[in-house]
Amino acid sequence: MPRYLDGWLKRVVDNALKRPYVSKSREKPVLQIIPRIEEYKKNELNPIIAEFKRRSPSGFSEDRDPITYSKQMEKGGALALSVITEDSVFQGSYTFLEKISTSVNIPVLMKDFVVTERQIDVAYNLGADTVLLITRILTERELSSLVEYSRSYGMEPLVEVHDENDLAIALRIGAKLVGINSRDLVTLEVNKEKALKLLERIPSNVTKVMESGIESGEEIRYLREKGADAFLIGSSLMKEPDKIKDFVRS
Ligand SMILES: O=P(O)(O)OC[C@@H](O)[C@@H](O)c1c[nH]c2ccccc12
Repeated sequence: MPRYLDGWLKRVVDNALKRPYVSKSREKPVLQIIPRIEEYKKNELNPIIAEFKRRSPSGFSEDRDPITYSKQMEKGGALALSVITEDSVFQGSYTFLEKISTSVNIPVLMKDFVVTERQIDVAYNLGADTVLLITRILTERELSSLVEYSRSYGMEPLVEVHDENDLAIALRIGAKLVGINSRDLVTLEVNKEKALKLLERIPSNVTKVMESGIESGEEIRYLREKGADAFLIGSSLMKEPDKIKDFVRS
């Protein structure tokens, strides 16, 4: 059972525990995100993970065709795509994941509130190359075992942290790809200073992804100087997909 939760997080996690299994046989290899990030950095390109998201509890709303958007991100130089599949609050779906993973040749991350191995099976079956694991909603043992389970598919999960406590857990269980979410999942507020402090505390052998509220090339450059390796951007790209080119090359 996940950590004690209440409010919207509890509803989302209760929903996640009931998500159905999707049986389908995967027809492509698992693409690796970390080596790809290193390659981008060598070529002086910003590793951007572009997110397909239609709704969020903070009030965001934008409808776009998933395939057109994903192809535009790939063409614009995105390192990977993140696809929200949570269907109660974020109005995502497994269908989006399946459609997107068959239309692009870059890695695809399934973004959901993963609390069961079954959800990871579904991610793999539908063509995802990795999954997000949110430290805030899991116990340390659950997180550790879901990381191992993802790795059994060759997928290195993105382990999301929000505060010092989450970070200590993520490092203890040996996460290699850590996402620092500047948005608090309970209050929904973005706190970039807090995120920056966390960034500075992560050892250099861990790949660091900055998440939420990123809106400009200037900010990306700044975070890069502070040690960020990659950037996960949803809202600002869903609103203005053309920005991908500047984000990758700023
Ligand atoms: O749209 P933004 O502010 O660029 O944020 C993207 C991403 O960080 C955000 O969607 C997110 C980060 N962690 C999550 C966990 C669940 C759902 C959503 C998220």
